[in-house]
Amino acid sequence: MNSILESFKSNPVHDLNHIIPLDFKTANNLPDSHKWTDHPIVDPFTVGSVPIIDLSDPNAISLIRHACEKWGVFQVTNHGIPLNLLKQVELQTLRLFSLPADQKVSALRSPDGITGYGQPRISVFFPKMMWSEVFSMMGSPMEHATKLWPHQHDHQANFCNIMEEYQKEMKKVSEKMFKLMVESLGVSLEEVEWLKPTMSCKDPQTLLQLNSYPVCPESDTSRAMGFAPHTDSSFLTVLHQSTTTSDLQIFRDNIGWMPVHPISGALVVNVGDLMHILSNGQFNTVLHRVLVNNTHHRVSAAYFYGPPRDVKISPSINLIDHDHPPLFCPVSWKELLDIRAKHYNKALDFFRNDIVTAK
Ligand SMILES: C=C1C[C@]23C[C@H]1CC[C@H]2[C@@]12CCC[C@@](C)(C(=O)O1)[C@H]2[C@@H]3C(=O)O
Ligand SMILES: O=C(O)CCC(=O)C(=O)O
Ligand SMILES: [Fe+2]
Repeated sequence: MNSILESFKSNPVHDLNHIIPLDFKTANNLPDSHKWTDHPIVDPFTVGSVPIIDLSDPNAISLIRHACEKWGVFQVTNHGIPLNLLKQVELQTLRLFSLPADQKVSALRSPDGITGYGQPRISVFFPKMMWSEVFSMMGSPMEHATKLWPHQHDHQANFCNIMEEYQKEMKKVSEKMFKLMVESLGVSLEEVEWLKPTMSCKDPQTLLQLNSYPVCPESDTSRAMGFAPHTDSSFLTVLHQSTTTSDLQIFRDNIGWMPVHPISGALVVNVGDLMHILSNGQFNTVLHRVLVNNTHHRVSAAYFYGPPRDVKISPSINLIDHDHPPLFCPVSWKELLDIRAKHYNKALDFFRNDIVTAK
């Protein structure tokens, strides 16, 4: 069993209300259960924008380093993923989430499971529900596809083929981005044990999650939340967002929330908690959230890329000296997820060497 699944097994979601999404098709107003009260308003005057990096640029490595340090997020172009595949993924995602509610619920994620249809996992940490639904996959989604389209073998096969192809491509870009990030820190790839060919049995652990934000019936959309603020726990996350609206936002210290405007064909790369640890705090794990709108059904596909099972991540030895002591102790993805399941966005503090926290 992989360690992400293991962590989910030991931290089940007890309340089905936090798994089954609202039937968005029949909702003609924003129910109280989905009305957020303390929802900070966006400052429309923030300046600057998320860096856009052309991977064929000879300076790509130093641009990546700067983006990871200052932003914790960037958009990449010339990443090698065929545009047509991105379009197909988007179409299949829209098709899936446009199914009747009961059909989607037949592929529901189990309380201690990781794959299938449901609300975002972080739902349990908030008193209000999010205006979104997700579908998660690890490898072939066939088991769920047969439930989603019980009588349409063509749909099952199409969906699975496209999602499997996408996971293969995402694995390649993620690995490329991971290597570029590590190199940009001045860390030799030799140092990353599990990347060595002799360790090829040690595969990175990954998850593909399709996200859907249906059109919100309330005109004051600031009362709803698409995806509540969080950081990703992975090394990095590669995100494809539909170009309809700019609802994804990142938080910047001393500035506030800023939009990540979609660029056709570009992919968004988020730095996650484990990369923050590996870089000894040099790279910023980016806090992000998603708002909703009342004109377009927005979809996205997030690919979480993390270390193999049982591999402990610690600040790279190359980044540590007398003046730069290790900020974190070694931690596996499972250990981080276990603490996140209880302490959410405070989890990183539990692994900091300079903060003593009661565990
Ligand atoms: C591979 C991953 C990454 C997970 C945990 C596990 C499976 C589900 C992923 C997400 C997806 C949505 C945001 C997040 C914050 C969430 O709650 O579930 C992610 C989380 C994390 O980054 O920790
Ligand atoms: O939909 C998006 O743009 C972001 C989703 C997200 O943050 C996630 O899946 O972790
Ligand atoms: Fe995220």
